[in-house]
Amino acid sequence: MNLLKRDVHASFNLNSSYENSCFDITTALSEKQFKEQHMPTTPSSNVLQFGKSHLHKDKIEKTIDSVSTPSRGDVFKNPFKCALSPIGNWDSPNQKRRENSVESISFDVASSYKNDLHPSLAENVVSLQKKSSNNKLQLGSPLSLVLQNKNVNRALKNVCFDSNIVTRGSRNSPSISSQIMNKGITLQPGKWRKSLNTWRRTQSLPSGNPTKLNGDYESERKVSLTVAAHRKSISCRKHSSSEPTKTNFKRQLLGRCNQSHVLRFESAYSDPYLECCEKIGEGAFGEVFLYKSPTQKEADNVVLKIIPIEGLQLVNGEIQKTYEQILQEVVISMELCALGHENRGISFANGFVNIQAVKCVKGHYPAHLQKLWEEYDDRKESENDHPQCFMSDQIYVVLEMAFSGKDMEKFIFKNAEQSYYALQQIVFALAVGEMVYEFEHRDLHWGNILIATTNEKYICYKLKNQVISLPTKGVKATVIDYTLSRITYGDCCYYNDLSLDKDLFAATGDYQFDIYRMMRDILNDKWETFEPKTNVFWISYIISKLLNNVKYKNNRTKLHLEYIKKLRTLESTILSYKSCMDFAMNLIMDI
Ligand SMILES: Nc1ncnc2c1ncn2[C@@H]1O[C@H](COP(=O)(O)OP(=O)(O)OP(=O)(O)O)[C@@H](O)[C@H]1O
Repeated sequence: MNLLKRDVHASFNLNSSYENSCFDITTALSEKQFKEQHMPTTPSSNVLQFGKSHLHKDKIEKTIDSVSTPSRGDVFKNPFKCALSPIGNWDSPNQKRRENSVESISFDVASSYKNDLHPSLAENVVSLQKKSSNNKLQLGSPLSLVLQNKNVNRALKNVCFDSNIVTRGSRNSPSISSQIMNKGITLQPGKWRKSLNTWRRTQSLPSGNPTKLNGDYESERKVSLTVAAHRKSISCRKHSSSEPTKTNFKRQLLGRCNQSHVLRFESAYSDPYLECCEKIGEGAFGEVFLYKSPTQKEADNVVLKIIPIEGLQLVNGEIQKTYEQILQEVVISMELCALGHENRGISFANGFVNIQAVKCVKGHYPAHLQKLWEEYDDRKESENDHPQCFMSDQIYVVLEMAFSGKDMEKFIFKNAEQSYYALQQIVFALAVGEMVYEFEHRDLHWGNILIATTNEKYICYKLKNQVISLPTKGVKATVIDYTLSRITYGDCCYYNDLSLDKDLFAATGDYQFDIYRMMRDILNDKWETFEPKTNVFWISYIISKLLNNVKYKNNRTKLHLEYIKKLRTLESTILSYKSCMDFAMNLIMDI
């Protein structure tokens, strides 16, 4: 089936699952044949529109809860950036678009809006058809909006629209292109939380009552937000001295920060310091800035991940983390980082991000960081809320880290030999984490693995007193983002209880989303449990990314093909291992 699947046009292979495919794989159609059979010449209400193509939506209904097979990225010459979705970044050969060019977005007849025209939308509309005189979008009519390309994402995230709409994402805004399905949630691979929030923001309005959000969804969402607010992240043995109270969590956090009280933002970070920063990334929970040291030494640069906590206001569609929930991330980050110290006993590994300091601060978001946020938004279209939304009593935790390179998703490997050794680095790091802390990452998608080039020839690990010297082949891999991770530390288990996070388990669109279901099944939905097989699941996902999706500079050399073959062998055996430790022991024999 995998072989046959390679011949299915990526663009129409809406879900990577064979069983979810709406096509008869055995009679895979050419694109031309498909268009003739499935695309009407005139759009109708039953047609999902994007760009100039139309697909019948009944052709793309699908089921969930199945295991996907990752599709081969090299089948077509990347007609869509995301191999799994037709709604991704498509650069048609005949339709050259420039950044900031005018882009047309069509909505189907069932479209309806909750709000008045949002100011940011109104600002950017070049032409709007079917707009009523009171400046409200007319409900139940076909709409055609023409927006400045770069503002599409920002504008659309402020409106609620119908579940039957599919919007075409602009070049730089893949996640707005998440598909909205009746029976499942198709998310963009990688940073799922942002993609999921985009989906939530676009939840359906019932056609009979277009002024009100879908009641069922709204109440479900309220429940899930309440759950998130009370989500357990730390579970201690009965006799533990650390009684789980909010005051205690705050005290423990301040202890980790080496602070006796919460500092004012401006006293922890002066204006001249912030003026040396630039925004380099964002997650659902935090904005990420890089402080570039005036010494011009790379080692003096600092990455600042700023996470608002304890406030009542939703940020990027999420409830802010509590002291307890951020403590989970802080403890895990600091303990894993400490595994990198070579003199620390029988095990060490430095594949975990280097945490240099943690600070707890309070106040308005500094004006200069707001400016940097806006510059980033102009350049890359932020999916996050503008930080001007924070009040003067907002509390933040700032993680100060070493700069660790580019997301694997964006990194260009020299060849598969290099990616094969990067994979081994991740396996050894996870194996040491399992050994020392019963660590499971639980969200190791390719946005959470950073890759940097290095001049070091070897990288050392110590596993069960055995020193392993692994060739780097010029790259260093670092694991980040422990939001969903789990460790046992002291008398307590630090984890993230996902048992009520229904939306995540309904997601499809990439092998990544099967992994969450596979984890839930093996853990029996008991997220405190230590089950290192979850790390093996993520390694299996990474292997599939290395084979099918990452970019290679030299992909025709003998060396590349030799290592692709090795990766394929791993792909077929990886799920037989019990843990990364088990897998690492096997790899040691080959080193
Ligand atoms: N140490 C680092 N070095 C370089 N870039 C980093 C570093 N830490 C974070 N980043 C960048 O910032 C982005 C967001 O960081 P991170 O994944 O930690 O945020 P998050 O809010 O936890 O994300 P999520 O939405 O997955 O919960 C990363 O994808 C990466 O591009």
